[in-house]
Amino acid sequence: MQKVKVAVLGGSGYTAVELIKLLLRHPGAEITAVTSRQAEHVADLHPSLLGRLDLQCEPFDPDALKAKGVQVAFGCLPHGTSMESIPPLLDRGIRVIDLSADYRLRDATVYQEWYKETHHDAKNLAHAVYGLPEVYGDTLAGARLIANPGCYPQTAILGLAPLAANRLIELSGIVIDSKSGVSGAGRTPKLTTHFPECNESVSAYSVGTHRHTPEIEQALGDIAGAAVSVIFTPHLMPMDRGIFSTIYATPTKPVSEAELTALYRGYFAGKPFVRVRTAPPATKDTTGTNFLDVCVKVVRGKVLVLAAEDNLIRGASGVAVQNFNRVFGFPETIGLL
Ligand SMILES: NC(=O)C1=CN([C@@H]2O[C@H](COP(=O)(O)OP(=O)(O)OC[C@H]3O[C@@H](n4cnc5c(N)ncnc54)[C@H](OP(=O)(O)O)[C@@H]3O)[C@@H](O)[C@H]2O)C=CC1
Ligand SMILES: CC(=O)N[C@@H](CCC(=O)OP(=O)(O)O)C(=O)O
Repeated sequence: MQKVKVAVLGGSGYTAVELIKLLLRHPGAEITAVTSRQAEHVADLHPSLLGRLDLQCEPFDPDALKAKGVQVAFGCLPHGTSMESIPPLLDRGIRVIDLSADYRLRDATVYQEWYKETHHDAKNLAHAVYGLPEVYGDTLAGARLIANPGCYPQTAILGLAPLAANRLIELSGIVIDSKSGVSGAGRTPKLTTHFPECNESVSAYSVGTHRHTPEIEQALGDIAGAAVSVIFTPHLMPMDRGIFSTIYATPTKPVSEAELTALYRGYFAGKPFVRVRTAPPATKDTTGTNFLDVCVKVVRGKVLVLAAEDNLIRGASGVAVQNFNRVFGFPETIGLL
């Protein structure tokens, strides 16, 4: 199999190390460069890579990456930083799969409103493709810039997609109650993620203001073909990894659980990473995998969707590899099962 030369940007972070581990098992990928602000060996940044990848991190230099023959760069950088790094790569013909939020929202003014930052790269925003393969799969082959979806949004978008596509729920006032493990906040230390602050504690944050709200609404709006509004509340859980979302919606007509489960099975047929279950999933069922598990229930006239995933794999690095497979024409599951 012809190997694609890849670079990983932001080498010291959590999504970067997960991505490196997935790419090391991928027969169609060759890790050619890992960039970092730290001039360290990758195994010094991540001891779990000891004996698995013998590579010195290098500073971010688009010309050097081009000279090494890099064909695609995975951006594992914070938002804001991403949109500074990505244009020079695209200018040099290097494709990008961006794990940050910088190219997810089509409208730069919506980005500005929710991220409180000006978007500086309208040119590339215009051709970026939202990398949720189960919904936008047809647009991914050959894409130059893929905006990998957010971790929380995937549980909400995929969890509601069959209902939105068939207009079986009211499209305003959908309630999405989500919980995340602490690795969702990245490796850079912060007070809120300091062990004594978050251990043995559950807290809600960014209530009514979380930046994943417009991302969820944009994708569900595409699926439904009409405007969608959600109330999204994230919570920090005292666990390393995993996301669990409980979603409440009002059906537009009487529906049974059996009908909805059959609808979900049909919608996700041929989509290998979404597992439709009849019992509520747990985050542990998905840990270390690219699976997103979903279960739909009817309770007292409301539709409840329960969805779980691993934030670092399905929520970030795994779906990035799924997108890589789509872009380069590899089977969708390669390197991921
Ligand atoms: N964690 C998660 O569950 C998910 C994360 N994402 C997104 O993926 C991206 C990477 O996330 P994650 O790996 O968790 O983040 P981390 O904080 O763990 O890593 C980000 C890395 O980016 C590099 N970096 C470069 N410039 C800066 C800068 N100015 N400030 C801080 N770091 C910088 C650093 O690497 P170095 O020091 O080596 O240069 C840093 O380790 C983010 O955009 C995040 O929002 C998306 C979905 C899920
Ligand atoms: C627990 C925690 O802090 N989670 C992060 C998840 C964000 C993330 O991963 O960002 P993107 O998916 O948008 O890139 C947060 O709420 O900001």
